[in-house]
Amino acid sequence: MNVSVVGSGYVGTSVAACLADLGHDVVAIDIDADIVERINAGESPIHEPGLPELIEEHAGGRLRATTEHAALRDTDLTFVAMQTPSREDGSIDLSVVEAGMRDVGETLAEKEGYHLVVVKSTVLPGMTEERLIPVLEEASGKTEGEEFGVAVNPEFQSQGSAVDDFMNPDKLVFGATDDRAYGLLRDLYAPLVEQADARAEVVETGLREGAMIKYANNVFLAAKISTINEIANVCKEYGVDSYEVSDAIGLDERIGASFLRSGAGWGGSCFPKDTDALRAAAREKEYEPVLLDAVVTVNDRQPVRMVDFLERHVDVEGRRVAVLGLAFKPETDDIRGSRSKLAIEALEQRGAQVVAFDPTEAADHMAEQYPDVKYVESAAAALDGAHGALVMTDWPEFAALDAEFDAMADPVVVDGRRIVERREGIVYEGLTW
Ligand SMILES: NC(=O)c1ccc[n+]([C@@H]2O[C@H](COP(=O)([O-])OP(=O)(O)OC[C@H]3O[C@@H](n4cnc5c(N)ncnc54)[C@H](O)[C@@H]3O)[C@@H](O)[C@H]2O)c1
Ligand SMILES: O=c1ccn([C@@H]2O[C@H](COP(=O)(O)OP(=O)(O)O[C@H]3O[C@H](CO)[C@@H](O)[C@H](O)[C@H]3O)[C@@H](O)[C@H]2O)c(=O)[nH]1
Repeated sequence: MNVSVVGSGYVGTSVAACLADLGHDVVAIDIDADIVERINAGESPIHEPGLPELIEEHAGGRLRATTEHAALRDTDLTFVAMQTPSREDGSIDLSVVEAGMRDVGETLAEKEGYHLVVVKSTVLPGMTEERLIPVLEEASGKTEGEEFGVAVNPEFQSQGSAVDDFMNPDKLVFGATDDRAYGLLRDLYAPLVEQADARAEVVETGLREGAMIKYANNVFLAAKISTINEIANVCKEYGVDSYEVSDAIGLDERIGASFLRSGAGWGGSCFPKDTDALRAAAREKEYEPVLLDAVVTVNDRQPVRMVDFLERHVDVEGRRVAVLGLAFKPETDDIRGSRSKLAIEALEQRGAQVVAFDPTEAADHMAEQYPDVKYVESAAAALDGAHGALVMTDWPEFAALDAEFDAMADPVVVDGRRIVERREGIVYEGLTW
């Protein structure tokens, strides 16, 4: 099929490259000329395992990029994968997607034949029908359900494993109202569903349900982590190893073993934003989301607890403290919602001199927001002379650190991800164990 993807960021680029790999002809459309240039040069614009290889293989062949929205006229189906950031009050800011939809609609005005617009961006129930379809209809002068269709097809890929998650999904959610829309999505994803070891269940549902499934999925996982963090915080008070507890309760199929790693908490571009958006949406309907509020409170306390534990051993005021890991998780350079930000803020408030390291470009992104932090080129350089270290991200290279701790002025290590080996010569503080 001929497919266009409008918005070539973390999601759009991996979706475009994976669809090309599945045999479709794909054009990625972005207003950022640098992204377009990089894709056309066969390079990945983001740090994502497996993606550079796919782009290198398909760029100039089944994958191309452009800044011209007109390119979508030559395709059967357009994914919309633009950002949906949070406003100050946590509610979702739909303005970028609305503006992008206007571009799509204006282009569709001059297209002959049926076209399907598929919302990949995470949007709340009702937003597609009440805000995006009207923009498309007005800009195109056409009627939804007749000359064009609209579906939601939320994306469940995680950063760091986006390619693998896209190629081996546990479910495909098609939210639509129109038989032609379901049919096109079935055809598009057929190579995934028909592959030998496919495990994907196809869920065909309505637009509102499709949108809500995405929020429910993310918010449930965030709540699962906050629940184990709360339990694990109590475990620490009683001298109980919370990881042994997690391993055991994970054996209960009703609980499941994944997402039970307690520690510094959840960050990222999605869990914080989607949890806030659902809380704000609930309040708009005058429903108080008390559990979801607590899920966030527990999460935001974890990095501050780490600084509290450090201060049980050293007074950080005026002292150098190492922060290891700035990306919100390993295998990405994304700092959105990173727990390291809250740790840095707490340290700076208490007068510490923060020295930070991350193996990716995450440090450059962080420097724009936290210019007073000193960013260094290795974990060893961060630890050298430090009066304490906070381990914020579970990068494998931090798990391999050993003699580097001996260069600390006070070898107090507060491990937010349980990856550092306890040993003589280190004052080790687990966050929840
Ligand atoms: N990041 C993830 O892992 C992930 C996973 C699942 C779902 N989502 C959801 O997918 C959506 C996109 O997220 P992201 O992380 O890829 O965002 P992103 O900010 O990385 O990418 C968005 C891209 O859209 C482009 N863009 C903006 N306006 C445009 C326009 N008018 N025309 C063409 N391009 C335009 C931007 O230049 C940018 O490159 C969000 O709703 C997010 O919640 C993200
Ligand atoms: O047991 C765990 C598991 C994860 N985390 C943290 O949770 C955050 C999110 O991790 P993860 O879910 O792996 O990363 P994301 O790339 O943000 O992926 C989530 O958000 C995406 C965007 O919506 C969804 O598509 C994915 O399904 C969903 O897992 C990270 O800070 C992790 O360190 C924990 O603290 N403990």
